[in-house]
Amino acid sequence: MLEIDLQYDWEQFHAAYEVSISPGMTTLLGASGEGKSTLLHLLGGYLKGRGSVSYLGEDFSKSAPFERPISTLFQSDNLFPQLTVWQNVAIGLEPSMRLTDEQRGKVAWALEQTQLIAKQDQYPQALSGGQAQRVAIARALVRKKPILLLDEPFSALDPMLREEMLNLVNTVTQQFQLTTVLVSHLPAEALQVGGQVMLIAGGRVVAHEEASVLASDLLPETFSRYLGVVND
Ligand SMILES: Nc1ncnc2c1ncn2[C@@H]1O[C@H](COP(=O)(O)OP(=O)(O)OP(=O)(O)O)[C@@H](O)[C@H]1O
Repeated sequence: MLEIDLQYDWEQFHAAYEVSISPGMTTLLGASGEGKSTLLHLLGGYLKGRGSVSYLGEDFSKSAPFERPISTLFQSDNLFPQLTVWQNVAIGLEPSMRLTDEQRGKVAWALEQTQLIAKQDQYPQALSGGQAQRVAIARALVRKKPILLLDEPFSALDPMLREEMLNLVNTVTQQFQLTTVLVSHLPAEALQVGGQVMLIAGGRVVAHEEASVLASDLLPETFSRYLGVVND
């Protein structure tokens, strides 16, 4: 369980998140400027907040980003342009990229999982947006961190590719029992990946439900207001 009790004060925005997130997929929905990225940056350690955050009972609120049990995928700029696909994955295991045979095996495995073997000697410039994000997923896989944070990493991709990427994330989440938190502004994405859905408003978690409620007639009022639906 990922237990969050974190606060952060921007000049004109005061966020306070209190929630427990179970393993599997959780989609964070919320209108623009309501505090989704602030939460992800607090979790990743890129913003220094107050409070506590723990995974399996171990508090990591004082740890540096690289020491946290977390891999983060951003919207873009996840890759080093001067490194090949293979190197971009290998650096997730070992900053020097001098790998043992066993580590090389892990890189090959991650490239296979993400169907990138044929691209391993290419540089990021030669990749499509979807391929580049798959490299970032492969790197997250070799790092074997139990929490995966996704800050709208597929929003620039066309709908079919986005669906493909979400299925890949879903598969690796189930396969490796990850706790995956996906920021999205599309309720349909929450329905596609399943698991849980959380609504963020005014820097708070205002609803936390099974994702399937989004398709049900008994939509909680908080969600129906967000979705602009009248719930009779
Ligand atoms: N660099 C900043 N300086 C000052 N205030 C900020 C800064 N970044 C965010 N904020 C404040 O925090 C609020 C929440 O921002 P955040 O980026 O977390 O929202 P979001 O839900 O991720 O939005 P979006 O969907 O547009 O990315 C903003 O409305 C703004 O008031």
